[in-house]
Amino acid sequence: MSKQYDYDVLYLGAGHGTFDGAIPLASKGYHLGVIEADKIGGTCPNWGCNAKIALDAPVRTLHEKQRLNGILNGDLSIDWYKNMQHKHKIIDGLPNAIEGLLKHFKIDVIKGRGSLVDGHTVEVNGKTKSAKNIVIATGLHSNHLDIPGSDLAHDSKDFLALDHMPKNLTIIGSGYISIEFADIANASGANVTVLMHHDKALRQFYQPYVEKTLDALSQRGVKFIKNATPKSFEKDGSQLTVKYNDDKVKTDWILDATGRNPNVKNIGLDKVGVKYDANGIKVDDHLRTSVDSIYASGDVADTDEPKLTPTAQFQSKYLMHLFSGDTKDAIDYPVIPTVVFSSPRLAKFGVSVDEAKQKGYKVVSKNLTGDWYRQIDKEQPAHLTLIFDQDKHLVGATEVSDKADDTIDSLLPAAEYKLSPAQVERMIYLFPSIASDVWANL
Ligand SMILES: Cc1cc2nc3c(=O)[nH]c(=O)nc-3n(C[C@H](O)[C@H](O)[C@H](O)COP(=O)(O)OP(=O)(O)OC[C@H]3O[C@@H](n4cnc5c(N)ncnc54)[C@H](O)[C@@H]3O)c2cc1C
Ligand SMILES: NC(=O)c1ccc[n+]([C@@H]2O[C@H](COP(=O)([O-])OP(=O)(O)OC[C@H]3O[C@@H](n4cnc5c(N)ncnc54)[C@H](O)[C@@H]3O)[C@@H](O)[C@H]2O)c1
Repeated sequence: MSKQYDYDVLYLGAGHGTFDGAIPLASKGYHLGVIEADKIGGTCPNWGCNAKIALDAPVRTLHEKQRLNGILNGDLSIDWYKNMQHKHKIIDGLPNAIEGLLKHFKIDVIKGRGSLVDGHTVEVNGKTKSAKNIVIATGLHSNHLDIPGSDLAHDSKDFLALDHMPKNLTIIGSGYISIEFADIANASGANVTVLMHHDKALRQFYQPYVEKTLDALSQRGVKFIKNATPKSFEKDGSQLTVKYNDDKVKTDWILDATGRNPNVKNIGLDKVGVKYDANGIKVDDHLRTSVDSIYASGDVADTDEPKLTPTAQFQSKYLMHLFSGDTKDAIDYPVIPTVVFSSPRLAKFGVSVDEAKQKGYKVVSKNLTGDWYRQIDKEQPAHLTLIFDQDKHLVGATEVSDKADDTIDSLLPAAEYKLSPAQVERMIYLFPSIASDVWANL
């Protein structure tokens, strides 16, 4: 370790942008500190991916039961309170587990809000800590609409801690959080209204497939109102009103799901000259900020990659390799998939259908509902689009179906390693299985 500083590397934030790389870096003998203002583990385990997918498990089962109605008999319903208790049981221990792991590798865990003092120094709890390099991995926070009554609205953290599902729930926005939570709330018995800012939802996904997900949600009772600009939230007793355009909707609970903004305020960026804007902290292709000794990782870094856990993990591991001298190369991202955990799920990676058309790539679209394997549990809808370059390599895929997360995941090696048709043919999968089913399309 450098004698000049307290640490080799000091991390601000203890989410995936930090710990996936910090742990292997510490195991190589580097002396590290991690400063966390809230729960160790950050958004994903506590208020994001893990918490959400725990609540989604019975939703998935309920939808499967609905598809198999008549074969499977009896009524199923979700007990929200028990579902939430179950979530607490499996999620609440994660911060301690991750902290235990950090400490096991002799990483100093400092609880408090850190702020940069200079290129090598952070102030936390009135003390200063120094490091050869600093990594800012402070993540994002929920956007709060700047309209009258905005305090009456809740964010995704509140939803993921709801003890009782409200009877009527109104969601503002139609991105990832809106569509996933609309699905969970609807399956759990709420009347859900989604106010879409435009006439399209999930605009980064293939729109014909997004429409299929929205159709499924509409058929189950979710109400979508297009081109709705929220004007105010008002309260009369326990009744809330969302005013939008020249109309209004009465509701019991409002979820503001209008996006997430980088945590760049009050961490000393201006003081030390780290450049940032509304998209996050500016970094070069080595994740280095405008100050040489300071790097940024995870959601707070302004990169072209999707702001997801796998991106944060990859970046923090890249920094581990950079700091330990394993590499001097620029970060080279693999194919990063993404999924909306609705029912049906929407998943994709790589080249989009629009890009494929511009590049003259081959686009193959399939209605999978006729596949015998999809008929087993009456999957409806189930559509897959595959994109191949001129050399017949798979370069993009998108699917809408209840199994889309698994199918898209299983296709990743074909795209990442540019498998040739002959190599694809050598791949053997368990039969019958969803991987075997989807690879038969290559
Ligand atoms: C509701 C929801 C669902 C999601 N679902 C998925 C999903 O299914 N799949 C997926 O891939 N991604 C999902 N995401 C995104 C995923 O959670 C993030 O991409 C991931 O958590 C980013 O990790 P990070 O370390 O960059 O930031 P974070 O996990 O947000 O960690 C940042 C940490 O920094 C701390 N911090 C901030 N300021 C300071 C300071 N000054 N001093 C000390 N600490 C500070 C914060 O308290 C926080 O703990 C979801 C996000 C949300 C909100
Ligand atoms: N499955 C996953 O991987 C997953 C799930 C949830 C969240 N996330 C992450 O969290 C991020 C945030 O999710 P999100 O759903 O909040 O954001 P988002 O960017 O996906 O969607 C924001 C929505 O709010 C709308 N909106 C923006 N400004 C508005 C305004 N003034 N009035 C009304 N509507 C407005 C947008 O049109 C959009 O529909 C995602 O981008 C993603 O990185 C990922």
